Amino acid sequence: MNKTLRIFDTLTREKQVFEPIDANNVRLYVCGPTVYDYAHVGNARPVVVFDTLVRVLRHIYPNVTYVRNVTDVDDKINARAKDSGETISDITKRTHQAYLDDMGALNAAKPDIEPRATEHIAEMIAMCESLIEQGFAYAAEGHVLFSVDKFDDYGKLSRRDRKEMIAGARVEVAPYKKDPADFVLWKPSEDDIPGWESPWGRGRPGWHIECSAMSTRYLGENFDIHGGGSDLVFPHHENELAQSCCANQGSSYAKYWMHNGHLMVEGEKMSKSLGNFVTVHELLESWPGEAIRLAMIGTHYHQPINWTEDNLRQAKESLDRFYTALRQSADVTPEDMPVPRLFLEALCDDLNTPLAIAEFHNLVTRFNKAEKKYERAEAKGEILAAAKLLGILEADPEDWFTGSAGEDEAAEIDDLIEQRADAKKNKDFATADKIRNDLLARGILLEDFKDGTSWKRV
Ligand SMILES: Nc1ncnc2c1ncn2[C@@H]1O[C@H](COP(=O)(O)OP(=O)(O)OP(=O)(O)O)[C@@H](O)[C@H]1O
Ligand SMILES: [Zn+2]
Repeated sequence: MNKTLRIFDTLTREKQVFEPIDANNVRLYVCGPTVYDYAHVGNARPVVVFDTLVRVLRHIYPNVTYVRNVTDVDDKINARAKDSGETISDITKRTHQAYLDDMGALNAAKPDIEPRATEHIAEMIAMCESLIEQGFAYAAEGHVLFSVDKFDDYGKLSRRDRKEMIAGARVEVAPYKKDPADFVLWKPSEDDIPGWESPWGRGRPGWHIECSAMSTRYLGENFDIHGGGSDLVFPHHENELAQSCCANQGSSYAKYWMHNGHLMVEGEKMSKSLGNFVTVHELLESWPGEAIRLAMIGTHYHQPINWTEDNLRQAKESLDRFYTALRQSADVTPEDMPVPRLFLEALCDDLNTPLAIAEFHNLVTRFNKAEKKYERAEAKGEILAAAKLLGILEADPEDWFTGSAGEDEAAEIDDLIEQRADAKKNKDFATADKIRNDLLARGILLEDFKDGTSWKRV
């Protein structure tokens, strides 16, 4: 079967055939969260997109190393600690755990390595020193700055010209900068905020150097894919690329760059600073994580998503359909099946999840039409193999429909189902209908299958 993966590469602005540097160890780095608060659904988009990519990569290649950093030194964290009185380490530990819990609820697995910035300060200092030694950076007033003039390719990832880059840097030109476009690698820390001893005095790293230092540490000077949201292309990834290519001479850093489009609310990017966000944590109170995930991958990762409740409702309905099929096939042991061809081809074509989901619906239709036991077993096997790549159908089908019921309620409903079955047997259809309608009035729908009756909330 054709398992060629194609991905849209931001650097060349073209769809490329993915050819790993080492097919025995595919290496991927994705920029992770700054941990001081709950993640919003926009922040979850790169997590879900790259989790899906990793699932596809793991399907094709024997070994994948997925690194996602944790930014636990940042002025937003310092500000939060000052406002709330909670210690920095408590804030970062608590919010990082909440992040993992929330993303886990979206079936996004923990990456293989999650390096924390504060545990890699030595590597960052070493990279700054190397950049200074080679003439790509300079120290001034306790700062270390990268000299963008020294790197001819600066701007090649974001395709910006100098004027745009200066405007994009959005900073008052500090007196210690030789050139307004130069960016900070290291900065001094006042006594009351976190800082580390360095050749330039007590200070802390800039954000960009963090990812250059940690990706090199865990993935080497060259690795396969660097990912993140499209807002990171400039300046963050442009600067990472410059730092890494200059510090590690001869390296071209990431071979492919992948960026997800933004999740939008009424035409604007969902973001903390705009305040137009809803946290994953809040959403999970009303929606299953899989519905959030499916709603997200229902749009191709490159496109913006207009986030609406309607999207979520549709995703939930699709999942109800998928879980109904599984529920009705509790008696069928799935065959071990390969991932269906058309479904896999969709995912291999630059992660075309909307097409893959359409194919998935076709698999479920095929299953629903199958009559012979072996056909059903095969179709069920295909559904499960495909679901694994999308990261859905990880719940127990019974729990999916009835999970929110306590034991007492579940027992009561089972009892009523039995009474109804008895009534039907005795041709007492009035009683049977009354039981059904009373339950329906409580939002509980009975469904009769060949081998019995199940219920679900509606
Ligand atoms: N609306 C969004 N849609 C898709 N990805 C997003 C969105 N907002 C942030 N991201 C991604 O989430 C990750 C973390 O971003 P970051 O910590 O800068 O959050 P943020 O909400 O954008 O912050 P702010 O709102 O203050 O700009 C990055 O990979 C970023 O690209
Ligand atoms: Zn980064």
